[in-house]
Amino acid sequence: MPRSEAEVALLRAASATDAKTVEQLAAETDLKPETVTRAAFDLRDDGLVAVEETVEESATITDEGRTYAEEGLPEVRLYRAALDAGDDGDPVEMGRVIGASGLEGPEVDIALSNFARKGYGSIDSGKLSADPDADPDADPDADPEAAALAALAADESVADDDVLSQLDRRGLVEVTERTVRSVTLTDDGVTALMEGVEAAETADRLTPEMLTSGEWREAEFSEYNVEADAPEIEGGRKHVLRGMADRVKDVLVGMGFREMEGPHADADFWINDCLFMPQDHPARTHWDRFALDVPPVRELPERLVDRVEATHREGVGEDGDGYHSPWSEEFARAIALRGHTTSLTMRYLSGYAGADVDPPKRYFSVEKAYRNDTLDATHLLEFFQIEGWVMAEDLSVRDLMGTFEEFYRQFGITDIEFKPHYNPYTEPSFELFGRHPETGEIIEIGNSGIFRDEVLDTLGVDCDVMAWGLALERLAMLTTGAEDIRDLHGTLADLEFLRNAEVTY
Ligand SMILES: N[C@@H](Cc1ccccc1)C(=O)O
Repeated sequence: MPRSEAEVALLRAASATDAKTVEQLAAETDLKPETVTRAAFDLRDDGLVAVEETVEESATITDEGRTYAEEGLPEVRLYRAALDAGDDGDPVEMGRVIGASGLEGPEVDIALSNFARKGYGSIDSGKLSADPDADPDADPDADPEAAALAALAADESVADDDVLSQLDRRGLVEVTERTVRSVTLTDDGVTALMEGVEAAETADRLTPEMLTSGEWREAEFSEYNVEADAPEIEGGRKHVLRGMADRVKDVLVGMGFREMEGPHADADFWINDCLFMPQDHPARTHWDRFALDVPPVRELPERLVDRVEATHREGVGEDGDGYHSPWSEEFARAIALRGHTTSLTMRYLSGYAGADVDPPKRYFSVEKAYRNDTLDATHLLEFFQIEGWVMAEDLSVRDLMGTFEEFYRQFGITDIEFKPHYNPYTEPSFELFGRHPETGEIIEIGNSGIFRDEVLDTLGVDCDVMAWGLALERLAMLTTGAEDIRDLHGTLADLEFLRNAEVTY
């Protein structure tokens, strides 16, 4: 029977007496390992070779492991310091030994626990004694973990599985498993070789060239082998945050909301003034705000600008009170990147966006907002805000809480917490919190409230409006278990995480 070229090459390279690994055979035949594997499986199915599989563990040293390979394991350093300080085994004050060892921060705990585990001595009422004779297996001068780290640091392999798994547990090495396949010729294989095997050229794919030339008519195609190792292909995929945003939009549309849209760079008028945010509010200073060096906005609804100014100066209603501080139209017209998407809510509620706003109405957006925050595990300079509002007669805090409960339940989150809060534009206001599934920490996930008369009367809305801004990234942290927002996007994004994370709901 004609065999593929790879199979013939493999039969010739394989031996009946020495098992050869797929990698060795690939090198000898100049074929790719996956081609050799596939050929080996096909030959095995016809009884011409035997394929033996073993799982091989290989270890690579981590950064922490490398540090210890250079500076010594913390427990060994502690032991030496104790020996020096205590005249070969006398108990010494723990603080003194630690000081002399030069160990710092978390290394101290690491040293103490491993010192005890390895029986390098004892710790008793604040004193530490190095006792190399206590345990016959304890020998800091020939510590097997230190020896293994040194070998790995020098790119040598380590055979002792127990030591490797201990180092793995300590996070000093990373152990990965892979399947090693070795091939030997069977008796039938030897016979076939002696009788002479014939190579038929088989095609492993149909190409446009084969189609145009008509060559496909004669071609012999290799069979599929679903067991063959194939190279890993990492295709493009939707980013977790995009997946999350799409899902949020679906959920909100399902809850009867319509989507708002509007500019990322906007007049401070829409971003802040309409919201009764005093012009000297800290969020409006150059510390927090990304001002743009562009000419101010010319088009603003004149009557609304006048009403907003009046509200800032005098407040609204009989007992109303304003800020009694300067209000500058020039500042209101200055353009900045929006620090929240509540600018869209203002455009819509005022009627300026052109949408019909007779109650009842529900609107949302899932759009970017920009803040000059300090980057950390829960803050980025830009983030997606899930903005939303409901306009109806007689809304209460129960409606607000119920809406959030319903919304978050769609993502499997049933334990949100509320904390009273202050916003210049809502009363009452609530911050929302959720529990991180991995760390158990309570993290802030949003801000909300019922708009004050200073906002609604000024905009000309004469019923209740409850509204919120929720952080999409925080929601993604809760649903994917990501612990650092910087893993999700930005220059430090964790590609491995992005490749594998799933948007679950
Ligand atoms: N703008 C608020 C969220 C919010 C919107 C609407 C009403 C109340 C709160 C924020 O960014 O935190």
